[in-house]
Formats: sequence, C-alpha cells, structure tokens
Amino acid sequence: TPYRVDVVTIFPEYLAPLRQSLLGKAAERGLVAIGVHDLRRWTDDVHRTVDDAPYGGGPGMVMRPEPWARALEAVRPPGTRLVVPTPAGRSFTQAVAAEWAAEPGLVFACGRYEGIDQRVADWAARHGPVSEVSIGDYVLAGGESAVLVMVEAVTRLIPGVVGNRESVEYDSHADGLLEGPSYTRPASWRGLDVPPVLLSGDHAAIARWRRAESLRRTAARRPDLLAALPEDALGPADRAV
Ligand SMILES: Nc1ncccc1[N+](=O)[O-]
Repeated sequence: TPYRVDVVTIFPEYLAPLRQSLLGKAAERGLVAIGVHDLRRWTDDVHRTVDDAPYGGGPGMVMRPEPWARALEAVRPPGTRLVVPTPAGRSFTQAVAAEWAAEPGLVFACGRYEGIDQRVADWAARHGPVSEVSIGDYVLAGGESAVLVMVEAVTRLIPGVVGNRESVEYDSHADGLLEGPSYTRPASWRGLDVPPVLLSGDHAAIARWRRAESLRRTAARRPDLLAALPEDALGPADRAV
C-alpha cells in the first residue's frame, strides 16, 4: 500500500509541485499517494470563513477550529500522524523525516495568518499523534512551503522512491555530519584541480579523506551538529582532524 500524504490548506494550488518530478513518478508507481484538500470545503457560511480575531487581542487573525475538525475527520485516517508546520514547533530534522517515513503516512494541516486555534491540535491528539514542527527559524506566511519541504524529505526515504538507494544512505546528515565536497570531470578546470587522492584509486585513503573533509566542514559550518554527535560517533582517526 502506498505511503499516504494528505494536506489540508486554503491554497491547494500552492501544493501543485507535489505532483511533479520525484514525487510525481513515485505517485505514478504507486509508492506514494498524495491528496490535497481545500479547507474551505468544510466551512458552513456563504463567505466560507476560516479565520477570526484572536481572543485577548493582538495582531492578525487566527484560524477557526470547527472547519479544521470537520476537515480532519474527513481526511485523516485514525491513528495517522497530524503534522502542523509552525515556527513555534520542534525542529524538523533528517532523523524526524526517517521516523515518519517508517509510518503508513502523514496528514498536514497548513496554518495561515497567526496560526490555528490551539484546541485543534489538542482535539486532534485524541485521534492519533500530533507533531507541531518547524523547518527553520524564520517566519513564513503559512505552512505550505514547509509542507513541500517535509514531504520531499520524508518521501525520498521511502524505499523505491529514490532510484539510487545508496545516495540516500550517504546523504548529508545521514551520519550526523555534513557531506564534504564533490567533484567530477575534468580533473583540471580553469586552473582548479580535483584533490589527487580522489584520482588515486586508493579506496581506503579516499574514505579517510572524505571523512576528514566531512568533519572539517561540519566543524566550520555547523559546530552545533558536532556537539550533538553521540560520544562514540567520533573514532580516534577523527580526532586528528
Ligand atoms: N517557519 C515557519 N513559518 C510559518 C509557518 C511554518 C513554519 N515552519 O517552519 O514550519
């Protein structure tokens, strides 16, 4: 059975890219099934109202709970994780993506305005896991872009979606480190040469060099990742870097 992704949003057309390229082929091959649903379908007034003023005052508008509950009752298979993209969420990481890829599917609730009435997440938690997650420390106009990011990160981990399985294994962040530099032909290009070890055919030396480059780059660009590594992740050779 395909990995099922459903998205509820007031901008369904924004999620059209989910049908293209990588995901499109996976959908054609029955590996992934994607549904995009317009929240306004579950409103009950002539103006199809989805938002209202925030209790307690403050800027902007908050999305009303009732249309969301009706939409989720119609769209979310019981027990399926509900993902709510929000700048106030826990961090979405490769580890989270791998965890979710092992589940039967996901339902995404895209919030616009100043977010969704908190009671929707509280109510939804009675019918399955709910994850309020952030893809980064910046504020977007709504959750739709975050859904595109998360769906891509999760579905490429589903067996068969990415042709070359090995490339998934060797992704940046797969081992908690950043991937080092990559090179291809020509060996010398505009006065810039490919590191000779990569042309040496000495696979052990190449592996050592790549690990060292990965550690060096991680230390330079993302020391936070280095600090987060489990104790035993760095071997004696690594410490020399
Ligand atoms: N950063 C975000 N801003 C708005 C909505 C969702 C967001 N996120 O990261 O999931």
